[in-house]
Amino acid sequence: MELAAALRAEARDCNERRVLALAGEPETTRDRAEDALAAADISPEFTTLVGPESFVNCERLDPVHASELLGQTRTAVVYDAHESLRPNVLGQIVGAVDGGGLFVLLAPPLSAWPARRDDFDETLAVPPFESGDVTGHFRARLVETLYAHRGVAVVDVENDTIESDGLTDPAPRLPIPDPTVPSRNDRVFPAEAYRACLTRDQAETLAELEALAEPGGTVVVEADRGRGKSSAAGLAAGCLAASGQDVLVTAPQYGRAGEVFARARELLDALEEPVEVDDETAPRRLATDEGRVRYALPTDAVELPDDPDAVVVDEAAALPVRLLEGFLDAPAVAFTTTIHGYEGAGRGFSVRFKDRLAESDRPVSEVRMDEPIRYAAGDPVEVWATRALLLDARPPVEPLVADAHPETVSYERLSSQRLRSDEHLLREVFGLLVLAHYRTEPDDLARLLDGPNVSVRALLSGGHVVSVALLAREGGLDADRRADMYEGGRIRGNMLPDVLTTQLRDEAAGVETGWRVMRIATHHAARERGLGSLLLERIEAEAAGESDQAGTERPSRYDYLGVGFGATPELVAFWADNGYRTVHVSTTRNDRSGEHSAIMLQALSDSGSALQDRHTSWFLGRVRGMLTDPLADLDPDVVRAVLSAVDGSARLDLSAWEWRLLAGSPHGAGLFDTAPDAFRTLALRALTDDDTPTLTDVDSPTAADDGPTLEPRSERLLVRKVLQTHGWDAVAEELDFVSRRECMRALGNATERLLEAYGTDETRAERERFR
Ligand SMILES: CC(=O)SCCNC(=O)CCNC(=O)[C@H](O)C(C)(C)COP(=O)(O)OP(=O)(O)OC[C@H]1O[C@@H](n2cnc3c(N)ncnc32)[C@H](O)[C@@H]1OP(=O)(O)O
Ligand SMILES: Nc1ncnc2c1ncn2[C@@H]1O[C@H](COP(=O)(O)OP(=O)(O)OP(=O)(O)O)[C@@H](O)[C@H]1O
Repeated sequence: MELAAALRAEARDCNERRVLALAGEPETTRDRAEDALAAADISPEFTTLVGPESFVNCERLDPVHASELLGQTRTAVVYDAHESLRPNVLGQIVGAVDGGGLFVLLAPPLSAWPARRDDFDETLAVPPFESGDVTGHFRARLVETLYAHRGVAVVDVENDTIESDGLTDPAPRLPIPDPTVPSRNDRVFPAEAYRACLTRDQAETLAELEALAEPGGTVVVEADRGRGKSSAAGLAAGCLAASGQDVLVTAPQYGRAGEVFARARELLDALEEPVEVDDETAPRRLATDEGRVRYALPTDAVELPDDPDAVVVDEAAALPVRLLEGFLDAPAVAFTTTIHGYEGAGRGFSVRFKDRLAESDRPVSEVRMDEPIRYAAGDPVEVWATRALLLDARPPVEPLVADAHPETVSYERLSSQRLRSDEHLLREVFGLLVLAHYRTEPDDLARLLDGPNVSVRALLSGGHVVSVALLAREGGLDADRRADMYEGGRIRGNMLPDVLTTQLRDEAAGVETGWRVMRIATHHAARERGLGSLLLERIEAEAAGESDQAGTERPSRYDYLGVGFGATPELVAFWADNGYRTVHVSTTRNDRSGEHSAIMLQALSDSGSALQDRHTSWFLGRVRGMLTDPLADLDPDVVRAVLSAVDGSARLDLSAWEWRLLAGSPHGAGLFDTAPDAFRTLALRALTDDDTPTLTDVDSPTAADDGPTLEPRSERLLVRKVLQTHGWDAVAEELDFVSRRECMRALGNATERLLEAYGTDETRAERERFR
């Protein structure tokens, strides 16, 4: 394996990495990989094999645990991709290879690879589809990149041919200057912290992070992977703790914040600060005499427990904007984020969150770290992985779509063949999805290109993508599958039938075929002009079978359209405006976004309507119980929005006595406590009634046709006090009533309005007695 030795020598000379792709039968590639590692003089101690079985005497990780390599540094990583090539795994492990090291990929013969169906393809074969329905576009693209990229060697081990030698013959590099300690007089952090920096970028970032020492300091650090941003944040946290400050660190998973704690600990040791640690191997709490560094999950951290002096939000791009906003209440805060991470975080963070930051009155300093820590800038393996996984995909630049309007755009069905053959279009589609959603990953690229249940629809303006939707076909399941699901079995890729069947106990929910809008996004430069709604309208027409050119109606292709998403008042209103109706709200919060999911349906056929109707009536029957318990803390504006988007109203089945009680209540809201159920019935009716104000605008009431018109605050009062049963004092404070008494009076007034709208003749007569 002279080639392996030559690749390694070149990699070491220029502190870059090289890829060695060995293609052939599994056993042959495994033997050759072992030879290659030996020839390249890489010790098993510094090698990790990611694959299903051991064949070299080194650390092995099963692909499902590949994320353990994030943040680690290895001289060689071998990915045995014979059983499965998972795009996420590829993205997670390439970054762990050190400068001077090799990434070794073991694959079937490359010409046959795209047509083979592997274990990952099985996951794309969502019932009722089978693995034969999955296509191989993602891998065909990957193979092309292997041949096309510098620094990637390809060897056909069966024929012993070097198809591409991967040598780049690089020019000698200039030495990179070492980081220095700023000589400013007003330097806040100790020199030891600067001496611990590995690059100039890191030292400059640390200097910006000094802003955290003062209340109001807000710093955003953006970097590609492996630039040492978590470490910079850790050094800053250590400095702050040493000076007696309380630093709260958060990240989507603790593992991601490990480097923050490692650097903070090392620094505190270097400063000879006595440190108490809760756990030596995975510390979540470092305490100095007066300061500390502690970890909390994002949804807990956002409550700012124990009033920290400063917060570090690591991997901020992997969190939703609504959650990030909450951290702006901290005295000082740093957000660090990966630009081209394996999670495809993309530039989404900047676009979505920086606008919000700009609106806040905090002065924000932004830093960008370019210099890689582990290898030289411009490393060809990073370039290859970025391209292969489309980590740098972005939507069209603003001027290209800024003029797009519903009248000027065209609706397009973007087949996977078309996306595969038009790289520009693929980049725009994927870039827009990544930008709009904090959880789009390389696996999604494969799903979009090869999943038989997945379709892409878009609005194009001058050939550029301005609005895009990712759709999944669901349901249409046979009786066995439905029974399996009903008994608790998981059927992949059928999210709506799954929830309706397993959680809502409807064995027939998987009979109908639905089209779920998995994702929808409009370019940020063209939002709020009706494009998203137009895209949904066209999708609906297509799903409903569209009449043909002769005007003959065709039967509906789908029984319903559906969506499940993290509910915010604005998004629920968007879906409701487009004809989708609430049938469920999840009882638990998403652990990353802190949001409850709403499930909304739009029936297209008779059987789709039957499905929607029964779930609507079950929802109306059970939502009261949910609101007093699992949904008791759901944001009242979300409650208002989801209730107003139900296709029907709660029943007003009150007894004559209950009506009398309600009729007496406006003058003594204390009566509420004697028979809360009667109030609940009335409130639920008002909030679900078609005639009550539509809640598209969450802040201003809209005139109603017949029903009562309530101020948003009165509706929030009905939600918080009556439906969610919060205490009077808490409700009065939350809704800004000057006193508990005024809050009670407001409930009395609201009840009076509802009685005027819904009361019987007797109720009105009873009311008159008090006038
Ligand atoms: C399954 C899912 O994908 S759910 C997640 C939906 N996607 C996202 O959140 C990605 C980021 N957001 C977007 O890309 C867009 O805001 C979309 C797709 C939600 C809406 O696209 P647009 O082209 O702006 O839609 P359109 O102009 O037809 O309707 C906008 C309406 O949605 C509502 N709306 C939805 N989200 C918001 C929001 N975050 N802020 C304000 N209004 C919003 C408004 O009520 C607006 O109403 P208006 O027409 O009275 O102004
Ligand atoms: N100042 C430092 N001292 C010691 N090690 C460092 C330092 N800075 C970075 N490293 C090492 O370099 C690697 C990358 O650093 P870090 O995890 O901080 O970067 P990152 O930009 O957050 O990377 P990733 O996106 O991979 O998580 C880690 O293995 C870390 O241990």
